[in-house]
Amino acid sequence: MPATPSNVPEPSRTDPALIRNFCIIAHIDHGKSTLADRMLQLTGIVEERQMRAQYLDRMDIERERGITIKSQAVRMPWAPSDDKDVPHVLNMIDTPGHVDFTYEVSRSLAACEGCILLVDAAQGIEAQTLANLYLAMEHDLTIIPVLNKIDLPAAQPEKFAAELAHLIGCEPEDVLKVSAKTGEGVQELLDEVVRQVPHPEGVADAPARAMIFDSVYDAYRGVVTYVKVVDGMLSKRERIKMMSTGATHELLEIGTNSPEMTPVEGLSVGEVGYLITGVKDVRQSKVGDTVTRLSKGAENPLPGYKDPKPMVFSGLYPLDGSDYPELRDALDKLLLNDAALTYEPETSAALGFGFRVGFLGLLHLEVIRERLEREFGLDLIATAPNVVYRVEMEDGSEHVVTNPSEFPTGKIDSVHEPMVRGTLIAPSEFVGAIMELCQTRRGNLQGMDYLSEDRVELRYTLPLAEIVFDFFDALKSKTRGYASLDYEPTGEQSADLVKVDILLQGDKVDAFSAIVHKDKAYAYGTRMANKLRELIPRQQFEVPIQAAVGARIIARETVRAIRKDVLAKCYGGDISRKRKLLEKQKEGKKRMKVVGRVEVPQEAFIAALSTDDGGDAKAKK
Ligand SMILES: Nc1nc2c(ncn2[C@@H]2O[C@H](COP(=O)(O)OP(=O)(O)OP(=O)(O)O)[C@@H](O)[C@H]2O)c(=O)[nH]1
Repeated sequence: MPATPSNVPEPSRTDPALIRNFCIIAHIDHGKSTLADRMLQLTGIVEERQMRAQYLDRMDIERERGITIKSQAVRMPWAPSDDKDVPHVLNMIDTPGHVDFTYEVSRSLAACEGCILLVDAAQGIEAQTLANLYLAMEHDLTIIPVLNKIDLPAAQPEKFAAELAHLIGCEPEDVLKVSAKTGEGVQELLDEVVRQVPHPEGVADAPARAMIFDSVYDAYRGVVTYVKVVDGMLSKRERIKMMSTGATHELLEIGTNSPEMTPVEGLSVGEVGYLITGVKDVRQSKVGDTVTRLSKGAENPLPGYKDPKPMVFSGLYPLDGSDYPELRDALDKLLLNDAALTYEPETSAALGFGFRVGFLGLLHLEVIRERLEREFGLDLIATAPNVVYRVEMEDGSEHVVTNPSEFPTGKIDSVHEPMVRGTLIAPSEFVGAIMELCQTRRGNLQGMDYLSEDRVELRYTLPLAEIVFDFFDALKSKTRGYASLDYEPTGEQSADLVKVDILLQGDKVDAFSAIVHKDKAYAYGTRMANKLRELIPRQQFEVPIQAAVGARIIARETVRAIRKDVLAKCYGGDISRKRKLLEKQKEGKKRMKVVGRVEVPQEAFIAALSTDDGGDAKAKK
């Protein structure tokens, strides 16, 4: 149960002039969730004894990894210190922090008039601070610069206040200094939100238009849609229309979060809250879409809707083939809550039945995989992630390739790969290492700026394929964790890309096919062949392992023949013991995949697939 607000009564109808919609943007771990917790406490909507760390991060994975994946909106009453009699309504929108979820961040920002730019006073500006700041500037938000963690002994508030002031063009003394941990300065920060953030402006008597900035699936209530009412008003029980699809629904419930769901009669101009319509799938209620009334609805949607587009694909296969139906059901369930996830069935000669799954990025992939394994108890093999290629053929036809094994054969005119614009920030001593890394990843330096005397921002264009796999790990190890990276898609380029196949005894193992740059084909081929030679147990016959580009063999290894006699050690006559050993061997065989005549243990696939692609970082796990 929410506590009664401590310092103010809730206004009965909210005058837009008293509303402040804001969000907190920050680099990962700079303390956004902790600051949100303090605000919930200070405004009195969560009592001390109910407080648990990161109140707003509800998913288990979020809590464990300490990251925010889905955003939430909370309504808090606040009377500023210099105007105790005027209760304001603060709507705080917690945004996801990771690059993969940039579109959600952008939608959350579009629902706000101002933002708190939170920077760790011991770390300074990082790549995502910048990426989020640019997004906030694109949305014309008022920006309140804040340094957090001033209680830390390592904090350098003066240095980083200057850096922050320089970046956004204000005075260093305008940078607020807080500790989300101790609560120091947070009250003043709330006052500043009321003072600096403009109130929402909309047309109260216009046809209703509300922007969806989040949509989450709840097992009991169906989809809960978070909106900001930009114009007009939405009321309980009326029929509403989703403007991108034309789908209509009845508004079963409308309310605000403070921080638990609290039903209200309606939401008026400028307000932020949730809608429940009974739909069961978040794709019927998409982030960025506009909600209007069915009768006398708005003509034009609010700007800025776009469908999330998967950037990275991976094949997911159950370790045990009989788990296939469970995997499908689990993906169906996750899809209810994730409009960005796509999948279709796929079969692999090596791995059996599975799915080709599309993700926004690598973190998205990891989160989904972990949820499948943890929440649904599935053991999975994931193929190496790949990006989407566009192949133009000489006859003018075009192929979109999301699975390397489907790369077209025949006369190829050109191959196009997705590109990203990357921003890297690091202490200047690591500039050389970063440049070297980006060079090996086919990066192009676009510019470089000093943020302060010893911290540098580097801007690169890079092929997405070169960073999806292990770039973060490589960057971390080369800069001892001091560099940060953010990237956004920026079109495509044509490149000299080829498909490398791996063959066992002359049979292609589709799961190991990869599309790589021509100059890296040889390295990829020899590395995989080598690795497989170590991983594949000897069989009763010789097993050649080859890497090929088209018909040309570029690498070859051989697993020598042997007959593994499990009874060899078992001299003496205990027949039951012998039988046990043979049974055990049979068990082991069940976990073998047969490619042609060759038996490959599952572990070999997993080990081979979990390697890095560039050769300069360790395997992920
Ligand atoms: N000493 C100190 N630690 C803090 C402060 N604020 C946050 N932390 C710690 O910093 C870590 C990261 O804080 P979070 O609030 O999870 O960071 P976040 O920005 O929400 O992280 P994401 O959700 O991953 O974006 C946690 O261990 C917090 O306890 C602070 O003011 N002082």
